[in-house]
Amino acid sequence: LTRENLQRGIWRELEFKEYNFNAKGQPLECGHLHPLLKVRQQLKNIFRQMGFEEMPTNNFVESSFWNFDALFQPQQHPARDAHDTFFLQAPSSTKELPEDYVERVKQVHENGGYGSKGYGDDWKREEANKNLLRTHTTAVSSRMLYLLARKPFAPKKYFSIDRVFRNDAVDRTHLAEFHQIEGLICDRGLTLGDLIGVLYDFFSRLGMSKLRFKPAYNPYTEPSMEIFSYHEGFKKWVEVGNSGMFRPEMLRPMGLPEDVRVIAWGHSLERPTMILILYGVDNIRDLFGHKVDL
Ligand SMILES: COC[C@@H]1[C@H](c2ccc(C#Cc3ccccc3)cc2)[C@@H]2CN(C(=O)Nc3ccc(OC4CC4)cc3)C[C@@H](O)[C@@H](O)CN12
Repeated sequence: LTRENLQRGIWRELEFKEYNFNAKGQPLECGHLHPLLKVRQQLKNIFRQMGFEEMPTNNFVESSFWNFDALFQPQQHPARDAHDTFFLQAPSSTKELPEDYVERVKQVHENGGYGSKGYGDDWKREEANKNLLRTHTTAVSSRMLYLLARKPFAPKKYFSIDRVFRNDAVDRTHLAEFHQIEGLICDRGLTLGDLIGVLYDFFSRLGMSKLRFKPAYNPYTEPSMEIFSYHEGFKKWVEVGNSGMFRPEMLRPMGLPEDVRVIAWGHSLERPTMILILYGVDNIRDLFGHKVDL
């Protein structure tokens, strides 16, 4: 069947086999889950085995209110600057916020309360209205805890794994976005010991049973701890995440009962993926770029 013969219409004399519509397609002999999605599935399984429910993270756009103010993060905090945060031009501001709750957040920022002195700054509503690309999935945690506070109290374990956006300088090891993992437990009378215990349980399921904790600072947790794990492969301690207890200035304005505590921790997906699966990839762009052969 040459091109010339075909053009001359020789195919009219040929006999073609009947189409067999029941034929199976050719088996695909290759195909890989993207490494990040593979590790994401592993982490989801671990959280589910530990009784955690997944939070709805299907909104990359968030208001500064839920991303910062509800977390008692001061409006002058450098992380809220356009150097670190992607603000939206359109729609530049959010319309609907729960007004009574916003009022309590304004109060706790300006005058404190619940034993706190507050920041004594004049808190601006237009600042809280600014839309942005969420800088952490802790914004989703604040939304979920607020919803929890509006029902008769029941303990909850939540987790989130999704993309977050930072206006960082992009280089070999930093992208403007990464996947954040966050776990939280909300219950009466939880202590730092419970947080340490759940971190041992969680990280041991990732093969990291030797942990160390270092005091740290987050605007929305007190106390806070950086988490380190001894990596047998590298024969050294690696930072594997951050954690803490959400502050009363965050939880009480939501309306959670006074004896309710929330312990939480977070880490990224890219770092464990680089270490767990690819064990040597040193350029994060290999994960987001072309397919990587496992
Ligand atoms: C802007 O960068 C932040 C990101 C990211 C991170 C850090 C903190 C949180 C958090 C939090 C938090 C704290 C309190 C309450 C709620 C959430 C989330 C992500 C990782 C957190 N880190 C990180 O993931 N490291 C890591 C995690 C797992 C791991 O597993 C391997 C199998 C052995 C290895 C390494 C630590 C560093 O990579 C750090 O340099 C980079 N961090």
